[in-house]
Amino acid sequence: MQADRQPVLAAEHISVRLGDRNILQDISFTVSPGEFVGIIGPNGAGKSTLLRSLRGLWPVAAGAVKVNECPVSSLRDKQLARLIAYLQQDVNVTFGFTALEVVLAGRYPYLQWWENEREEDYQIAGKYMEFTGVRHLAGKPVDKVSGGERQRIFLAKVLAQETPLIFLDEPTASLDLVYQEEIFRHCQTICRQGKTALLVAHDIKLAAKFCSRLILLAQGRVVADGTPRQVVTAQNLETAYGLHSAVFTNKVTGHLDIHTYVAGAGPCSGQSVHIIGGGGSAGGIMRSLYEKGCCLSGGVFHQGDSDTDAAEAFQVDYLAGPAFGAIDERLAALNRHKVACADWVVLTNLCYGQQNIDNLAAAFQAARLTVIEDTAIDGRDFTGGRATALYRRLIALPQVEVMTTPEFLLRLNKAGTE
Ligand SMILES: Nc1ncnc2c1ncn2[C@@H]1O[C@H](COP(=O)(O)OP(=O)(O)OP(=O)(O)O)[C@@H](O)[C@H]1O
Repeated sequence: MQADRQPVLAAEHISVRLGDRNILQDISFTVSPGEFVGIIGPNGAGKSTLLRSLRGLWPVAAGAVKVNECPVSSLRDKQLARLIAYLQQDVNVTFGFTALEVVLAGRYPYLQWWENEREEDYQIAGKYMEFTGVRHLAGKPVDKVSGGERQRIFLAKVLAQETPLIFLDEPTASLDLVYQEEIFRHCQTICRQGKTALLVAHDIKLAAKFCSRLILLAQGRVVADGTPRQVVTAQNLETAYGLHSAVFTNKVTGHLDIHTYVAGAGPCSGQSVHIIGGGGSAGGIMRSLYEKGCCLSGGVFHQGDSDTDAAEAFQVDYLAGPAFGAIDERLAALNRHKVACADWVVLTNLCYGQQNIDNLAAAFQAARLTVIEDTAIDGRDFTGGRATALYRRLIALPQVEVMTTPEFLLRLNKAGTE
């Protein structure tokens, strides 16, 4: 990602070796002030090693790390502690220390070893304890608070260090959803106020929701670096995690969502299937066929229909007519063409009105047709009997088989698509 402003942090072709292994290889990126960067990737990808190296705790075998253009290797410990606050993965909770004492420890870069904390340090500690909602715990020993409270105390400590850069290594591990979101939200807030945060996370959806940028690592290399939508793609997740997924925008939340599945084949590697559906009747069928690696087309759906959302999630090349509008001649011709070209056509358990009856007529073009019948046709016919008559003619054809959705899914799982 290109920095608009002078980068606060730069990794320049860094490589890290531990023992005889290359843990990080040729990693380069810059981070600008105000960015909230999520570092994601599978176990062992090198995320923690990257943070440690950026903080100057692991020496780099090649390349350089710079903060405000100054090599980290040339900075003394206290200078670095005024630039980067770092919350490590497994913080050892020292028994007996109160929450306030832990947060005050964040002020050490500003004190000489003989100095006690000043009034100003108490005010700063109090301010960040207020911000992370733990001020009421000031006098409580940290080994006697909940996991979520402890993480917020340590976040306050990191903030009390008042550094331009903040590194957090899995700060949300073992927290419930409320606390996880809180930590992300606090980080988002401080970055909007001008700080820069790098946070290692395993929850990709949360990271995508809150971070302004994601860096995806796998096997010690950067697989992708950019906005959450650029980084969280089915292709990148497969490269990094070896995972089959569909990535889509959840229409209810507006956020990225990920559907994962186990599959023998990648998307679009199997036979071509055209799904005639609408009114939400095709979503589950599309998902199942997508997971089997079929190359999917669909239609004619109507705009605003949930089948169009499913089609987008599962990369279906679909036709959509206007909401509540009739299928016009152009769409009807396109639909018939797709039906005729597909290896296999599935007609879902949809309702028929005057506006979509052409979907039923188009099914006659199929060389091989599966008709899903979960409910009787007369209950789905809003054309005054026309659809029922057509449907009965259709299912009498030799190339047509009729089954329920559960039967269809069972068949698909047993036999694959061949
Ligand atoms: N001290 C060490 N000595 C040798 N190898 C190490 C050391 N620490 C980590 N490694 C190895 O380096 C690789 C990267 O580890 P790292 O902890 O950075 O991965 P990670 O992406 O943070 O993993 P996780 O998600 O499991 O926390 C792993 O293969 C790990 O076994």
